[in-house]
Amino acid sequence: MNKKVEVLPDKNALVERALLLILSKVEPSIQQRGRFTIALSGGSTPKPLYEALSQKKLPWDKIHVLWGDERYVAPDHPDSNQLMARNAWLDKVDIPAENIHAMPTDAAEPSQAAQQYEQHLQELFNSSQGEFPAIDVILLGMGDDAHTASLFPNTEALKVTDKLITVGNKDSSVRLTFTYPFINAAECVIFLVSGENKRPALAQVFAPTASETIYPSRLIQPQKELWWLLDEAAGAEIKI
Ligand SMILES: O=C1O[C@H](COP(=O)(O)O)[C@@H](O)[C@H](O)[C@H]1O
Repeated sequence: MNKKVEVLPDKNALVERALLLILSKVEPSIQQRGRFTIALSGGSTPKPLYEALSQKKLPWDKIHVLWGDERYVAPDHPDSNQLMARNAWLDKVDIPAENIHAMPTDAAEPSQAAQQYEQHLQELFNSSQGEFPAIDVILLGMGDDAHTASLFPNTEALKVTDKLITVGNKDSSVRLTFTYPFINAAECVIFLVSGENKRPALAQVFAPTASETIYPSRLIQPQKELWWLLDEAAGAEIKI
């Protein structure tokens, strides 16, 4: 694994760095595989990044957008990760509707929706059950409890290693999430972490040893490229 950690002066610099990094992956991916696939994170941190992407002239017909996790709510619910990305970015560019691969949230049971999205991804990547296709870029955030995507501490989702998608739980609210082996199969994983409240969790995630069950972001060990982009508020105590 090629792991790089950068501490940027502030959130604007963090967003600018993430933008450059993503843009640097678009053309090579299209040249090698005919398209660029990117999985989005939710939460508050990536919104300005999505706004910045909405201003770029990109080959939108060759860009496919997925989500690494989603709250199990309707697509127009204020908590929807899809809604945030559509408002900030996707509704402002000329991306074909069929290139937007939102997680379904309308099945009677969330586990059915997880299975539907898994099948959809198998078709998209022409992969079979048990294979972990490589998304070009997976964006991740990290909560102050060290969760990433919707892989929360001490939850069953952390034990799922034979699927791409599973159900994640945050207290009583239900979500869908990529599993950690699927994330680890990506060509490139980029964490964006901002804010002083993330320092204690980051210290545990970067510690030589700590529990992966309590600090799920430790499970993210991609085979290829891993970037931790931190702003100074989050990363001030991290030794690079
Ligand atoms: O709940 C979520 O939170 C994490 C971190 O969000 P942030 O607001 O601290 O940036 C995010 O990565 C995840 O996608 C989201 O569902």
